[in-house]
Amino acid sequence: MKPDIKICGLKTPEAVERAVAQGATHLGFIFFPKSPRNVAPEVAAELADPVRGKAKIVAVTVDADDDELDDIVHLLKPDVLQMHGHETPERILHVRALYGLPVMKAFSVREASDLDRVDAFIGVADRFLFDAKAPAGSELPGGNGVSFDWEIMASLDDSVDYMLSGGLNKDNVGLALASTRASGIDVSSGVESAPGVKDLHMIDAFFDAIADAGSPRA
Ligand SMILES: O=C(O)c1ccccc1N[C@@H]1O[C@H](COP(=O)(O)O)[C@@H](O)[C@H]1O
Repeated sequence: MKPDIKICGLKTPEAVERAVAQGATHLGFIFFPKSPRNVAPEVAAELADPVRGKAKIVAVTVDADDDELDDIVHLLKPDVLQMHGHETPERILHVRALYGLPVMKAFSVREASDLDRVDAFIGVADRFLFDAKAPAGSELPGGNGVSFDWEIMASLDDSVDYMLSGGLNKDNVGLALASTRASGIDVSSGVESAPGVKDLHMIDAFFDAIADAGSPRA
């Protein structure tokens, strides 16, 4: 089965076009002011509009309140809300009911016990995303370009549909797909030449690596 491929932290039309041309199934826009990938909802909408329907538009938020989500949802009109903070199951149920949009809940993983929190979100979140825990001193909950031990994912309940992220790049994405049952992968720093600067050749190389690993493009 082809994995979903999410290119996250897009800020330019060129990178959006290249991701879609290469077969990205999901395009992520970051709404977190401390991130070098942060964009205003109006800017994200301009970037997303030309490719709407070709890939799912994902709004990445971190502990956003209703006012912030209202702006993002009304201006960007995302297909999916990614919640990458400390959102509770109750908060996710509230957001799903408010907007009628699927929610992908992100979890930070360093050790097996980090998966203990997942159970409370089964039947609540529409999809799960497992990312590495932020390194000490980082102000970002994601987008740090660090991986975690993927063997931990073997202990996850089989019913949980998830995307894998954290430090993926052209050199390790094949192994990531082969060694987990992730139905999708998510990359940000691994296709950047500098924080927040997507590199079109690195996007190409990432998709080439997925194809070489035996997972054809979407
Ligand atoms: O990318 C960011 O800056 C970011 C900021 C706040 C929350 C999430 C963010 N990105 C997410 O981080 C992972 C992967 O990042 P990387 O490939 O290790 O750089 C991915 O889930 C992004 O959606």
